[in-house]
Amino acid sequence: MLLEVENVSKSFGGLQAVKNATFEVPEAQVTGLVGPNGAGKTTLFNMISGTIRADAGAIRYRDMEITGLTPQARIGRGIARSFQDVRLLPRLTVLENVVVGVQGQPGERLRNVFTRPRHAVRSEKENLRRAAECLDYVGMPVSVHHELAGGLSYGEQKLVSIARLLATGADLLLLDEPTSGLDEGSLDEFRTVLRRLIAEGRTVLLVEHNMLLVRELCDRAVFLSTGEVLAIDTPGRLMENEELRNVYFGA
Ligand SMILES: Nc1ncnc2c1ncn2[C@@H]1O[C@H](COP(=O)(O)OP(=O)(O)OP(=O)(O)O)[C@@H](O)[C@H]1O
Repeated sequence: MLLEVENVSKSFGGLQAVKNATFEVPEAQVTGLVGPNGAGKTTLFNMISGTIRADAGAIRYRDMEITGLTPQARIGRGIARSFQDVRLLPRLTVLENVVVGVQGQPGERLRNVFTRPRHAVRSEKENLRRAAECLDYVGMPVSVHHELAGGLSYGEQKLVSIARLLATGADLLLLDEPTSGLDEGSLDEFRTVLRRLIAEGRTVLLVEHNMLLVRELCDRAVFLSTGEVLAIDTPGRLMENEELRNVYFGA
């Protein structure tokens, strides 16, 4: 199993945001994480990527416990996440923003310290080449590589953030509402990129409110409500379940 979340809990003050959540993310599948607002989806994401610590429970990646690791160490092991708000560096160019992802790869910093300058230059070139490849993958034309990221449309910025994610070389991609705020055109582009990732056998954990997209893209989905896993099933079956529909739309 690529990722296992076992009895994970998290409270903020008196509010228990996640309660004993248990689920698995199988390799080369797309697993959805769905549920009404405030269900605890982002909190779970934060615990998997390491930006917040779980109060209890265990998170395992490739059979190794990662519960106490820093976010950087998790990226090093192959887990990368996107954020709901895009979080590009607006004053850096599009290409530079993606290079940041390449540089986050394991060993990168050590390599710069211990290798001779000539090697460092070569590695810088290699980083740029790889970043350009990732931008090409998400369909960003070369003509925008040297534009400031802050000048792009929201949809384009979201695509660049996916390129940055891919640049980390991660095996497990955690996508937090990647399509929120996108217009129809950008949504189509996004769908194409996601489909391509899926076809290549990447593993994705996807938080998404658009249930039609979840049904289209996810093999299975974990349904979360007020911090608890209520069901794990195919999106189709979850959507047919009247009780869950009431939880989702009644909330
Ligand atoms: N840092 C925090 N401090 C206090 N409460 C928090 C914090 N982060 C989240 N919460 C609360 O925990 C609960 C779960 O929030 P979370 O953002 O994980 O839900 P979500 O399922 O991602 O919601 P949405 O779909 O609206 O993004 C909510 O009640 C939220 O207000």
